[in-house]
Amino acid sequence: MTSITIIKPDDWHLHFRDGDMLRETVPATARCFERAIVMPNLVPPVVNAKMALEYKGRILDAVPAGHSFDPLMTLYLTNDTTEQDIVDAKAAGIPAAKLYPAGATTNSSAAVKELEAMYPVFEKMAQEGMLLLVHGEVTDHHVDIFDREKVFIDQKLTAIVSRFPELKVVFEHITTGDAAAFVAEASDNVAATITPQHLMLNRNDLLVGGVRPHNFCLPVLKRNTHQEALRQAVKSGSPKFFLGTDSAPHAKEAKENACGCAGCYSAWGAIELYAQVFEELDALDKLEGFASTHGPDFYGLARNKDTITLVREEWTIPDEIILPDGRPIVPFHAGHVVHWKLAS
Ligand SMILES: NC(=O)N[C@@H](CC(=O)O)C(=O)O
Repeated sequence: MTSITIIKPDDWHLHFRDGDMLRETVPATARCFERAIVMPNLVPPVVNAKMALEYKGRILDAVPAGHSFDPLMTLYLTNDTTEQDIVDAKAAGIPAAKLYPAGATTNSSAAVKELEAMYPVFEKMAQEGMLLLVHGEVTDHHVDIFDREKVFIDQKLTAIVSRFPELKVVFEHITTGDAAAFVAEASDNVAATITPQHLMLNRNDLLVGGVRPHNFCLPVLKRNTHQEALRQAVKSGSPKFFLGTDSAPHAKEAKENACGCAGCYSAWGAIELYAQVFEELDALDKLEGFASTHGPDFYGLARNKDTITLVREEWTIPDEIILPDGRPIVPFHAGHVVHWKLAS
C-alpha cells in the first residue's frame, strides 16, 4: 500500500500548555487533527468553566489561518470541585473532567487527595452526561512505580465503575495488559486512550544503555509483555480503544535534567507513528477506527467530515525544535526515520 485515506482524526488526550507555547503546540496538532481533548493541568489548573473558556480562546487565537480546529476543553477536578461546577461546565459545552490523583504527574499537586469524597461530583457528572477522564495511578510511596496502574484498577477504578454504571469513563494513556483487559471486560461506558510511545516502546527503551529522558512519561513505560498487550488491543479493532497522544511538551533543559520532567512531545509525528505501528501489526485497516471513529462515537459527537491522506514516504523527525521563547525542545522519536507522511 502506498497511500491511505482516513476520516480526519481527533486527538482525545493532549497537553497544549499556555502562553507562548501555544504558537508551537496548537499548529503542530491542527496540521492533522480536527479536535483535541485539552488537558487542564496548567499552573494554576483549569478548575471552572470560566477558566476553561478563557483558555479555549487563547488556543483558538493560535490556530493557523486556513485550519479548522476545535479544542474540546476539560475541567481539572479537585476536592473543592462542586456539583454546581459540573453543571456550569456542562452548560458551557465542556464535555469532560479530568481526575488526577494528587501528586501522580506534572502539575497535579492541587488535584484529588480524597478520591471517595469525589463521589457526589461523579454522580452529578453521570447525570449531566459529562465524561470522567482518569489518570489511573495510585501515588502511595510504598507502591512500586511499575505497579501503580494495576493497583489503581484494583483499589479505585473497579469501585468507581461499579458504583457509577451510567458514568462514561476514559482510562487515559493505559500502559499495561491489566488495563487493556479491564477495559475490554468492562461495560460499554468504559474506554481507553493509548499513546504512540506505549505502542512503540517498553521500559528497555527508557533504561537500557543509559537513561533516555525523552522516552520518560507517566505512566512510565512498562515491560515488553504489556507493550504487546496494548498492541493486540488496538489490533483487535475494539471500539473501546482510541487515539490519545498525551503529547506533553517540556523544554529540552527540563527533560535533560537531574530531575527530568515526564512527558513526550509527540505532536510532530503522531498520526504517522500510529500508522507505522498499525502497519507493523498488519492492521492498517483498523487505523481509521482507532484514530477517527471510536473516539467521537464514545463521546457522543459527530464524526469528522473531512479526510486526511498518508503517503508512504520517508522523512526524519527533527532533532530539535525551537520554541517561541527561543528554548529548544526535543520531539518524541527525534532523529528517527518515519515511513508514513501526511500528504499536504
Ligand atoms: N504524560 C506525562 O508524562 N506528562 C503529562 C501529564 C500526564 O498526562 O501524566 C504532562 O503534563 O507533562
